[in-house]
Parts: sequence; structure tokens; C-alpha cells
Amino acid sequence: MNEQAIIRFERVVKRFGDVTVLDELDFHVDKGEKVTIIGPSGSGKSTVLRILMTLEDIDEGVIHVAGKPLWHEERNGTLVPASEAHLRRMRKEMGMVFQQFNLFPHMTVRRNITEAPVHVLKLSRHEARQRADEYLELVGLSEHADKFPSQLSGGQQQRVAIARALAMRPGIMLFDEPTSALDPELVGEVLTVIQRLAQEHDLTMLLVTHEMQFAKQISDRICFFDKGRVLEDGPPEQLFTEPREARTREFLNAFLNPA
Ligand SMILES: Nc1ncnc2c1ncn2[C@@H]1O[C@H](COP(=O)(O)OP(=O)(O)OP(=O)(O)O)[C@@H](O)[C@H]1O
Repeated sequence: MNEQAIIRFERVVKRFGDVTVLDELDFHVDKGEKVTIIGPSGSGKSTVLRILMTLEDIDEGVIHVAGKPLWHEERNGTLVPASEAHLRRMRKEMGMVFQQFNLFPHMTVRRNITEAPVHVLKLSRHEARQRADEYLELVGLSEHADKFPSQLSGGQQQRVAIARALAMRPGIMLFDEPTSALDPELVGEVLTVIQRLAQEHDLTMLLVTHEMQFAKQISDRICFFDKGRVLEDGPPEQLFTEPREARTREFLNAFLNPA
């Protein structure tokens, strides 16, 4: 067992009806590690992130986040299903950036960022505003603070979504295909922000992306998912150039040399 792990899945099963999406998944991310999940469509990549954000529950197994069970609580030495209060506490450990930016359309950019710190962390409006401005600067959008999301490009909206997640100061950031809804010319600005975060901040990052070149640059480790399990993982220089498994090779060949 890996004691460094800040995220640890142990024999996690997730089913949707008759379909087993995660099949006794063992998976971990160490503190400070940048990990990218790649794999075929339907292999369970997004489900892993959605389970971590408590948007989906699990059928079997145990997940630990920051040393505590996520979907369970310890009562009298045994694990029982987590209460809503426990899930709320655990959610604060993580921030998530979705494919669709999910900003509140009727709020300004700054307000989008201050809402959760005020309501969840109980910061004063003044503190939350200062914090919002700090993160808007980090994502290069200070001059857009008073605009509404519809007045921004997709790339800018996604950078606001990143600032919004960071404003909760989570130890772990989850990115679910953060550039796949963007026009190609807007992908770079979002990747640049994520890359800067990876290099300059002491965050644990777990990313699902089809941007292989980017994954190679920022990741400490790549996990190849197949049928709800990690088929193989390794540092990018190894996994992209000398994958051990035939399935990984097939996937990478099809991906890097589409017909
Ligand atoms: N809420 C749901 N209800 C029913 N089935 C679902 C639900 N969410 C996901 N699935 C199914 O679970 C499987 C895994 O989905 P998931 O989104 O995790 O795959 P993925 O590896 O992220 O794929 P992609 O690269 O296409 O996004 C898919 O077959 C999907 O159709």
C-alpha cells in the first residue's frame, strides 16, 4: 500500500445498470503528483473524476482522499456509508474543471469566483473579492472581472472556471477534458494556464485529456485505462514510446496516426 497517496482507489466497482464501468479498480495519485488518465472512449476516465467529486457514488470498494475515506465514514471501527455532511467536508479537498465550463451565466466573472468562498468557506465578501482578484490575475483575466461569461470567449470562460476552482484552495485539482469543448485556436491559452499551475504550484493534479503532447509535457505519470482498470502506467517518456501492453500500443497508434 502506498502511504504517499493522497488519492487511493481500492478495488472500486462502479456499475451503470448492467454495465460495469469500473472493474475492481486499484489506482492512486501521490501528493503533489501530476497524473493524466488516457484511454479509449467509455473506459471510465471521466467516471473516476466524477466519483471523486461525489457526483457519482460507488458500488463496491473504498476510496481514500487525503487520508480519509471518501464515500464512507468510520463509526466504531467500521466503515459505514458517508453522510451528506461528510461528503461536503471531503469535497473541499478537491476542485474540478469540467469540459463545459459550467459558469453561472447571470453572475459576473468575479461573482462566479467569490460565491463558493463566501457560502462554503464563510469568507467575508471583501476577503473573497481579494482572493478572486488574485486568481483572476493568475489566469490572466484581471481586466474582465466585471463582465458576464457570455461576453468572454470559450478559452477565457474556461480560465475563469479554473480560477473559480482554485479560489477554494483545494489540495487536489481535477480536470475533465478541459479543452475538448474549445475551438482549436483557444486550446493553447487554457493549456498554458494549466501548465503554469503544474509547474509553479504545489498542487496534486489529476487530468483526463486527449491532448497527448500536453499530457507528455506536464505529467509525472500517465495511466492507460482500459475497461475500467489501469492496464498500465508509467512516466510519459516510457509509456508514449515503449508501452508494454499491446492495447496501449494500439490506442496510441490509432490516436497519433488517425486513419
Ligand atoms: N450517468 C450514467 N448513466 C449511465 N451510463 C453512464 C453514465 N455515465 C457514464 N456512463 C457510461 O459509463 C461508461 C464510462 O463512461 P466515462 O464517461 O467514464 O468514459 P470515458 O472513458 O471518460 O469516455 P470518453 O473518452 O468518451 O469521455 C460509458 O459507457 C458511459 O456511457
